[in-house]
Amino acid sequence: MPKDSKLKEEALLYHSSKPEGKIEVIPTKPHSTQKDLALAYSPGVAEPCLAINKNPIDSYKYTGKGNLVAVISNGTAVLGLGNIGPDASKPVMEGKGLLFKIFAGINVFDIEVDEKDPEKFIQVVKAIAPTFGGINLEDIKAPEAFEIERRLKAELRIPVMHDDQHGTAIISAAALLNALEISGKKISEVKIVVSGAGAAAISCTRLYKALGASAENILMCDSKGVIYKGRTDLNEEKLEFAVETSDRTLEDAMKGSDVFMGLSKGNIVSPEMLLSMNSHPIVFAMANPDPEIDYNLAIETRNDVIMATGRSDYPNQVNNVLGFPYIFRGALDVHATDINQEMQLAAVRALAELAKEPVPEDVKQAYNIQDLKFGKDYIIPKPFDKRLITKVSMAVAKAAIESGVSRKAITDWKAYEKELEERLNNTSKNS
Ligand SMILES: NC(=O)C1=CN([C@@H]2O[C@H](COP(=O)(O)OP(=O)(O)OC[C@H]3O[C@@H](n4cnc5c(N)ncnc54)[C@H](OP(=O)(O)O)[C@@H]3O)[C@@H](O)[C@H]2O)C=CC1
Ligand SMILES: CC(=O)C(=O)O
Ligand SMILES: [Mg+2]
Repeated sequence: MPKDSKLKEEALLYHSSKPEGKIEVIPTKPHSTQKDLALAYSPGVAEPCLAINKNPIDSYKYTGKGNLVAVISNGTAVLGLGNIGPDASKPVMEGKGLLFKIFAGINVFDIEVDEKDPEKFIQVVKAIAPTFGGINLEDIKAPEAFEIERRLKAELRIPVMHDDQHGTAIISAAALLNALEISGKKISEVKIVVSGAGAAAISCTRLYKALGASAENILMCDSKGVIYKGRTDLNEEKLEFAVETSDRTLEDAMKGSDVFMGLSKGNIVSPEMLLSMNSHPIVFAMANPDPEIDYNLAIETRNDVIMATGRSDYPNQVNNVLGFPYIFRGALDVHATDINQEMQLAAVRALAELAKEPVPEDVKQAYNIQDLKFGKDYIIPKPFDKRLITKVSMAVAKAAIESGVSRKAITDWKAYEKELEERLNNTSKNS
């Protein structure tokens, strides 16, 4: 049986083994005696209700709200599978829940909403927001995703982040900075081709520009080809990236480029297109589950490529799993009202720097790799690196405090670091 068919079969078995799915709810307080029930439920439960009624911020003290994130989708852009609907999106949302928990000790309710209309979707999320300490929007297609996130950020006082936009932007930017360093190229000079002009691609490209990429060196393509000045079918976000060019296809755009950022669809880049790029090309084929070009095909086609995909089964996994658990951890711990650009840039720097530090033995063991160090095949930390929680979450919490969006101070950073380590240890013990 081919490797991929075997994996597909195993994935169905993994999900259907008892208990079905990937997450469950576990009580956190004693519940085995009459006294316990009198505290947990009626009559005792009335006391925290009344306290919160008097002082709403006490919901962080008496309930699990402060460590509970909603992963919410309407199923309109599920991975690279497209608009497969809310029911079919649930395995991904449960998966995000699993990752939030194992990597950052954050509880998740996954919520799949049968609503495509942006205004109605916004009203649904606003109505359920009191339950949560934060909202992670997931797999909602562009352009609706932009307005949905903008409105929810403006109208709610808890951190809201569309993971496909900003999680992806943070991780890919950190990996890009490191790949550029390895290839000896400057971000302000490289020619960048972005395949995709959706939620992930637009937001990632905005961040690359904030980090120094030059607008005239960027060519973005959607399903119809290059986004050029004069195209009449462009929405507001795509128009932001329209340039004067005679290139019309992805194939045209890739000629002589230094960087390819794939946030579109699997298997749309051919070996010939890869060969038309400049020396030491950087290729992040991030579409899931199938990258824009297969990892093995790319490295067989040219050995100077710095190659990354969104998948766990190849080197250089550029995937937002490296971001959302730690970004929300830092934001929740200071009761942040937002996840702003300062917090995002702090996460980029922390991730990029961590990749340059020696890799711990347990990470090497988890991936069965003896020799793992900063270089072409290791441009970004591995998801099983236990230092991510301290490095990234602390950087994010600090940036939240310094940029004025926190509502809770951290004064003893050493104690906070220890608390983060303990959270991770407790989560692994329970796994
Ligand atoms: N590795 C990672 O961490 C992440 C990867 N992704 C991946 O990025 C992809 C896009 O996700 P997202 O932005 O949320 O989805 P959206 O639906 O918002 O955007 C999809 C974009 O892909 C474009 N597209 C479709 N087919 C092609 C094609 N043949 N050539 C060029 N562009 C094409 C669409 O073009 P048009 O506008 O014309 O419809 C659209 O602009 C998915 O594959 C997803 O798995 C997303 C987030 C994180
Ligand atoms: C990784 C992810 O969020 C996606 O592919 O949509
Ligand atoms: Mg996603």
